[in-house]
Amino acid sequence: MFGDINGISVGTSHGFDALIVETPSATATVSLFGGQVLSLVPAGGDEVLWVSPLVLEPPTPIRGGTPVCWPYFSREGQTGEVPSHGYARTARWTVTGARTFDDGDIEVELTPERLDHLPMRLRMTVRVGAALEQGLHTTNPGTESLTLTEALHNYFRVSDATSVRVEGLTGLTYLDEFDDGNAHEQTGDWRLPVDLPRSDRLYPGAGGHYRLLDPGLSRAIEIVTRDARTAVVWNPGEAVAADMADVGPHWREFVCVETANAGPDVVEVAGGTTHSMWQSISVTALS
Ligand SMILES: O=P(O)(O)OC[C@H]1O[C@H](O)[C@H](O)[C@@H](O)[C@@H]1O
Repeated sequence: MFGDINGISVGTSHGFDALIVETPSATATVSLFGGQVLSLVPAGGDEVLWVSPLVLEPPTPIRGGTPVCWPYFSREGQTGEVPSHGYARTARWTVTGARTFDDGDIEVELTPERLDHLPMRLRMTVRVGAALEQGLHTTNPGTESLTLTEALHNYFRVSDATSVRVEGLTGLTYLDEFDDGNAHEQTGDWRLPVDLPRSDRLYPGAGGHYRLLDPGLSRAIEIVTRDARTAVVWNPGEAVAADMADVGPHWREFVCVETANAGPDVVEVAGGTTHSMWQSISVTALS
């Protein structure tokens, strides 16, 4: 189906079966387990995403890349024993479409295996070009409205989580999971706290334009979102990471800046409609 498009192939990425998409502007890989982007390398540049070197076997979700949290974030709105962040990140995905653009970009479409116990359907588009553009498209095929929370849980590779900052959050109120979900105001750019370096902050009503500035790698990662009302910035810090088999001593190597609708930002998807959440990721050099 996509065999006639130059630039798309099937291979492996971090040991997982993956779709490899190469364009003049960038190369990206998408794991068929979990449907997450595992690698993004702009032409002439370095890897943007972090994936744990401590790979656990499926069905444990992959720790890294851009995990797809769907149809709920964390265990929000759920009752009983349910997996953290929903079912999409442990599903098998297949490629359901591909197309090229005049500028050389390639877009692929992937769909998770049928999750028949869920009332909604999911599709994801990934366009590889000067920016990586990702869309999560949720369709409600029924007649009644349904609610949804979701995230693209981006793990960005950084020189050292304690020396980077995130612009675009200043002045927002965040809910701090490391403080029982209490509300605080973000003063200045996001940085890991010096006294206890860890962060699990959910910013409702966020503006949808963030920059992760990393002087150590001389680069800024720019994240622009649409129809994603929430930002989440997560790094577990040393003590929590020590109890996570796939993070451990590697906690300084990434910061998650997540594109989400979560917490109070619940999405209502009317019957017979599709809701799409988008993000674009691009990199610029810092002089
Ligand atoms: O360990 P996971 O289920 O992948 O979740 C990893 C993290 O995801 C989000 O950032 C949540 O806000 C955190 O509370 C959670 O710890």
